[in-house]
Amino acid sequence: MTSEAKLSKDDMTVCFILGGPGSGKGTQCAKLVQDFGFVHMSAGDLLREEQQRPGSEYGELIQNCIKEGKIVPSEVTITLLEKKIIESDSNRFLIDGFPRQLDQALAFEKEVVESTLIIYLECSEEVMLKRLLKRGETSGRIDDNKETILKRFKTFLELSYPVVEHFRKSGKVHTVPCEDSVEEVYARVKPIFAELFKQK
Ligand SMILES: Nc1ncnc2c1ncn2[C@@H]1O[C@H](COP(=O)(O)OP(=O)(O)OP(=O)(O)O)[C@@H](O)[C@H]1O
Ligand SMILES: O=c1ccn([C@@H]2O[C@H](COP(=O)(O)O)[C@@H](O)[C@H]2O)c(=O)[nH]1
Ligand SMILES: [Mg+2]
Repeated sequence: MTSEAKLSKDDMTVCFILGGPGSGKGTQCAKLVQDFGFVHMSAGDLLREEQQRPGSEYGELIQNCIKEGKIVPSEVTITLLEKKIIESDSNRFLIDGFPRQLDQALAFEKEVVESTLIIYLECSEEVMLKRLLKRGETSGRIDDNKETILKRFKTFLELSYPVVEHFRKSGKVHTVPCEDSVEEVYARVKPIFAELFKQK
């Protein structure tokens, strides 16, 4: 899976929205899209789409990784993200739930584009578990069950949180406590964007 088109990195803005499973990444991104006109890409959603695409050579691999709370090999996810960016007319992207692992962060920033801003949604496992179990009542996601959720927490702590730590050195990370209501969390997130980007 390789992408032949070339990306122009001029004027391109990429923000990473990071946080544990169920911290509210997708929810906050939806609000940012409304206010700031970014294109939102959830790496997890792109992988689920690819998994369901008839004829995908990665379908089974992706399904197994998601079910086990493991990380899909970087080249698969980066190719999907890059393709979406190339296909889009926009030059402002919110990438949610990626990079998940240090090698992904380094590869994406080298091969695709450097991030401008990183939001880290900070949440306890207790709150995330509650939210995900509730979401699992209707989401149909194969990973919204207690057994997989606990595996996802372990992967997050061991592999994904170090990405946040890595980016902290760059000064681009804004840590946002996110155990309050959606609106209260957004009241913390919005000013960070408002300072850097014009509203729609
Ligand atoms: N601040 C909040 N307070 C209460 N519930 C919330 C809050 N933010 C999100 N939720 C709910 O918690 C669940 C998880 O939120 P969301 O899907 O946005 O998280 P996520 O970080 O994208 O999760 P995942 O990593 O599993 O994709 C959803 O059902 C959402 O409605
Ligand atoms: O960059 C990524 C993003 C996601 N995954 C896999 O997908 C699931 C679900 O991701 P969500 O962000 O919670 O929707 C995740 O547990 C991983 O298995 C990935 O491998 N790489
Ligand atoms: Mg999500």
